[in-house]
Amino acid sequence: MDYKTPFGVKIDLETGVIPGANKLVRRLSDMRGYFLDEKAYEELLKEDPIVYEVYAIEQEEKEGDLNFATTVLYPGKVGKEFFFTKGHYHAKADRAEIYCGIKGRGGMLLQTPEGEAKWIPMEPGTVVYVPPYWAHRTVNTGNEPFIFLAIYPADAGHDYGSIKEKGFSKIVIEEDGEVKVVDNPRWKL
Ligand SMILES: O=P(O)(O)OC[C@H]1O[C@](O)(CO)[C@@H](O)[C@@H]1O
Ligand SMILES: [Fe+2]
Repeated sequence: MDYKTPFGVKIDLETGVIPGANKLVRRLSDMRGYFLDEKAYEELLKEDPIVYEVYAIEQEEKEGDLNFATTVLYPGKVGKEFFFTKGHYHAKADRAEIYCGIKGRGGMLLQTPEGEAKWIPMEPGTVVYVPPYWAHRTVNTGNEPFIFLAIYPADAGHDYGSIKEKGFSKIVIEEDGEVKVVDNPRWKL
């Protein structure tokens, strides 16, 4: 038997950095069409801020193995809508995932293919179970970076398509100084 070598890494709990991980940067320009307020999007695009960074330790796409990644989701808004990750179903749709809040505040929007949505607030120490078949997107509702760890099957993959096209049935906005999870006016099944 050809065994893989076990290892440990230390996540920097202040910055979310995982030493030796692959770093992925997503700027606002990588997220055209994702936010509701197109005028506010074009305006903020002049600065093209980083929306989030991912530090991933990934294995070969094989059944039984696990990947893990931290995400640093920066604070900000496009119009009323808080910064979020793109969000996805898993390419192998029946694969589940675990998230754990490390720093900052926010939450996760989850959704079934039929459009049933759920919002789960997250803070440091919150563990979120993403069941098979649920799309998932994290949202920073605070004013500091929202940092969390995700652990997911190595063969889960990402299916961004339908979320990119249609978004989630709910959006997370700031209104009258409050965080509100409201119906997405552009949502259609
Ligand atoms: O892949 P998205 O939707 O851009 O969100 C990034 C986060 O989700 C993951 O893809 C895991 O679900 C991680 O790599 C990262 O934590
Ligand atoms: Fe995922």
